[in-house]
Amino acid sequence: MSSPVLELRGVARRYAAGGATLTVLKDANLTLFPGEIVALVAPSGTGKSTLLHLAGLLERPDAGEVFINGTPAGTQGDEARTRLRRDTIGFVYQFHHLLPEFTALENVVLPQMAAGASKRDAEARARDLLGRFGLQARADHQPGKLSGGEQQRVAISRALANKPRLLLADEPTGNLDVGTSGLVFDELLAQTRAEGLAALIATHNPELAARMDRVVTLRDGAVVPA
Ligand SMILES: Nc1ncnc2c1ncn2[C@@H]1O[C@H](COP(=O)(O)OP(=O)(O)OP(=O)(O)O)[C@@H](O)[C@H]1O
Repeated sequence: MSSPVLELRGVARRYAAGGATLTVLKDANLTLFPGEIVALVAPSGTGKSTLLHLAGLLERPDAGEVFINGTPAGTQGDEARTRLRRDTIGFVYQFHHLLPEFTALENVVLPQMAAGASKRDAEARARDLLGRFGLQARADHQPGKLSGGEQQRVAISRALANKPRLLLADEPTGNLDVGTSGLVFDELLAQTRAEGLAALIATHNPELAARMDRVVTLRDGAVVPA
């Protein structure tokens, strides 16, 4: 059996909240194998974003360990963590966070060049990805000239650009109307499967969650089956 892409082992995260301590995650355990797409569905404020930030090495846990492809991230310095994140993990957020002054193509090219790809290879990969999302004719448009659904498709293309092994998405279609949300979500799942990625996707929408391989929730600071 192949080894996990992501493993959270006994992860805890606490925040200082006005003199008190808010324990968001207490003993969170989760394992994702290659190709596994997992939905995270839990009430607002229970720690979905916190869990995704920890899994994406954007924050460090107060206890426990996050393993990315078997590497214990807690033992890594900041530079090594940044490299691990850049080379292994793609992020999609509720709002696209595209660079407004660059075109759709450039938004997908830039992270690849930052990771060392040549301009030629990066552009070829970007055009391929944008094409898979039906955006061939939109590649030279800036985000402000694209619809919300198109912007989110560009953001997903950017997340896939560096061929990550793990996709983390926080309400990736939460900002779209119901019809567009379903379409973009289907495309996200199709391309995630086509690339063979593991994915952890937070959503409030049970219909979207049902399209994934497995659904988990958060209860008392732990990850449990939904
Ligand atoms: N940096 C922080 N400092 C203090 N408290 C925080 C911080 N980040 C999150 N929290 C608190 O931790 C709890 C969990 O937040 P989180 O954003 O992870 O929840 P969530 O499940 O993603 O919520 P939503 O569905 O509303 O986005 C909330 O009560 C929040 O106020």
